[in-house]
Amino acid sequence: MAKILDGKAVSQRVKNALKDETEKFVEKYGIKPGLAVVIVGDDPASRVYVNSKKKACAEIGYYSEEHALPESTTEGELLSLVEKLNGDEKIHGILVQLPLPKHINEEKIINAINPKKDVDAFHPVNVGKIMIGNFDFLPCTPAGVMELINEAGIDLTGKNCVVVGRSNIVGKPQAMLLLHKNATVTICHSKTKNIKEITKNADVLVAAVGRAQMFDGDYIKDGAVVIDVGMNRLENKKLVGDVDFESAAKKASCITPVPGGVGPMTIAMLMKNTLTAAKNAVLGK
Ligand SMILES: Nc1nc(=O)c2c([nH]1)NC[C@@H]1CN(c3ccc(C(=O)N[C@@H](CCC(=O)O)C(=O)O)cc3)C=[N+]21
Repeated sequence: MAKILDGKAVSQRVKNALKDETEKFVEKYGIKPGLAVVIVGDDPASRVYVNSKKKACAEIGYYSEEHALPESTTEGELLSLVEKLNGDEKIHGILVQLPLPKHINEEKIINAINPKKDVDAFHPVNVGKIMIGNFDFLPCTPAGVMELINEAGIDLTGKNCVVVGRSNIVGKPQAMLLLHKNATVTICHSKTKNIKEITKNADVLVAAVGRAQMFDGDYIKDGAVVIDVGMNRLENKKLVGDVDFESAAKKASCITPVPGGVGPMTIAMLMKNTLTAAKNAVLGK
């Protein structure tokens, strides 16, 4: 039976360490790291994530602000808020919860965030820095995955890593982070032929497609590390990943559960980026 990579436990350790560091930061500089979370509309799932971000800020000792705007907010209004937060000294990190309503151009909003406050690492400047390998922030979900792999004591050098999914938020940056650790990386997506033949050779599989329980044991190599980034709500309200946990766990050496795997790590990495942003701000970096 596979070892479970417990994202809840690892994220708690990360947050505890950040709490200690934050105490020292506050003592030294007399200010708290500050995060602004912006949410437009009232998607219940988004609501849940925003609440966990606020809770994590309180737990670690950050200042946090929530800006909950109505669905009818215009692009111009949202841009004005971003500009205001860019210029606000109390705020070191800005997170605009995605997805945004259809009438707002997401790219425009992301481009308006000061890259130094872009704790999601979605701004093109930060995306470019990640590709070069010289970065301030890592994107939260891929960074959380790397932290779990690291925690499991896995050396990625020369390993066959397969990322399924090519989103700008997860798949593409994930592949880059694995590459930085000297893995041989394959990216699969909806147009890939014979996905199963490819994943069956993966020493490490990262599933990020958004299809409930697609990857059963038949997709998994014996002894593989299986990381499930999926978050799918079934009709019975149960939250499941992209991996069929039961059957995949029979083949894997290590596997992340959903919930309690990558999700909590995403939030811990957001908190890490917020402290980094605050440190850079006080150092004038
Ligand atoms: N600008 C932006 N940045 C994001 O980082 C961002 C975003 N927009 N939009 C939505 C997604 C999703 N996301 C999650 C964070 C934590 C959990 C999490 O903690 N999940 C719990 C379960 C939560 C539940 O029960 O619903 C777990 O997996 O154990 C999940 C999903 C961040 N996102």
